[in-house]
Formats: sequence, C-alpha cells, structure tokens
Amino acid sequence: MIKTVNLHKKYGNFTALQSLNLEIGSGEIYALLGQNGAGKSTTINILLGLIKASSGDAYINHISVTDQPQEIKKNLAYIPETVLLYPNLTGLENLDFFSKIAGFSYSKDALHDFLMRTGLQASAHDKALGGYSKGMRQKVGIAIALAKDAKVLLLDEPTSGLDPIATAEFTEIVRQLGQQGRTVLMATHDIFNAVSVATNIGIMKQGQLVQNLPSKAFTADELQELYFKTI
Ligand SMILES: Nc1ncnc2c1ncn2[C@@H]1O[C@H](COP(=O)(O)OP(=O)(O)OP(=O)(O)O)[C@@H](O)[C@H]1O
Repeated sequence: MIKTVNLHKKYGNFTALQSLNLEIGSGEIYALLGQNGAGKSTTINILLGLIKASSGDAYINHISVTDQPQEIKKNLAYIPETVLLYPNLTGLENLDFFSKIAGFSYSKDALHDFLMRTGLQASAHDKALGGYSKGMRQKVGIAIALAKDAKVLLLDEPTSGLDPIATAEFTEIVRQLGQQGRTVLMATHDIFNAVSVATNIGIMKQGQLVQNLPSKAFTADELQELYFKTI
C-alpha cells in the first residue's frame, strides 16, 4: 500500500509538489501521467527516500518514509527507465548479487526460477548482462523485486524505449504483479499502456494531482482526450 498525505516539495521558491494525496491499495496498479516537470519523478524519489518532502508525509505499508527510511526499503523495489546492473555479470549473477544485498540467499535453481517467472528466456540467464536488450534488463529488475518479495513496486517510465513486443511482455508481468496482491505505482507517458494495465489513473499538472480515476472508465482514446483537456 502506498499513501501520501499532503505531500509538498519545494526547490527554493519553486513548488514541485503541492498537497499530493494518493492512496494505492494492494493489488492496484496506478499509472501516474503528466507532462515533463509535472512532479512524477519527485513523487517517486520521495517514496524512495532519495529526497525529503518539504512537508506532509508518505507511507509504504503504513510505514512513514520520513520516520523510517531504512525500514521501508525492505518492502520496496524500484525499476527505473534504465535498470542499473553490472554489465560484466550474467543476469543470474546480478540477481544473486542484488538478492544477497537485500538479505536473501537463494539456490541456483530458485534464481533461475525467478528469472523464468519474468519471461527471460533460459538461454540468456548465464550470458553477460552487457549484451541484454533494455527489455531483458528490465526483466532482471523485476526478478530482483520478486526475489526481495517486494510488496510495493515503483516504476519510472518502464516502457519508454521498449519495442511493442517487449512492451506487451512487460505489461503482462506488471499485470501479474497486481494479481499477486502487490502495489504498483508507474510514472509513464504511455497512455495506451496505462489504460491497458493500470487499475487506476492519475494525471498530474504542476505538482498537483488533477485527475484520479479508475482506468475501466476509459478507452485509450477517451483517456487521451481527457489528458489533453487536463494538462
Ligand atoms: N533538484 C531540483 N532542483 C530544482 N528543481 C527541480 C529539481 N528536481 C526537479 N525539479 C523541478 O521540479 C519539477 C518536477 O520535476 P519532476 O522530475 O518530478 O517531473 P516529472 O513529472 O517526473 O517530469 P518527466 O516526465 O520529465 O520525468 C520540474 O519543474 C523540475 O524542473
């Protein structure tokens, strides 16, 4: 579960976030849309504890980001636009390394199993990550989240730069994460993907959440129309 309560962020005199109140429950996939600079990454960075809110607070599974920044990391996984992993290690070795950092030690079979669950073909598991496509690196990122058993996932522009097949595969994995009862917050510019995978959609404008709607209410065309009217 993710909750933000009256979250404000100021950079000097500039207000990047204004009274942001979000609530995303277990099993929900929330797509956060908005123009460049609307405040999406600022929101994610506060949830990650990378930047401090100017006022208000955010909670991951009822734990305050402000009060217990270390504790929330246990429940949280972050998949950025470009997943940062070690290019000289294989996919499996990266998964093993990052699982151990998170405090989990798995057998080789279990590590292969996590990678298989993301759809990463078995022939790639023991190849150096430097040769992976962006979509394959993202699958390793998801496998790390599964290995950590992260209950909450933050995704920043996850489908940017992915080809249509990789986007469809990624969408399916995200859908499964929701079905497993995990909470997913996804900042995206991809309206069509948002409608297809998200349970709820938010549109941000100049640091404020100006729309907060169930995605079922829309076709992609209708959401696009609303987006253009809103921003
Ligand atoms: N460290 C900083 N110092 C000053 N201003 C900042 C800083 N970080 C972000 N901003 C400003 O805060 C606003 C919100 O930025 P943010 O990165 O959250 O937007 P975004 O919605 O994620 O945009 P994008 O879609 O381009 O990623 C922008 O106007 C940005 O210039």
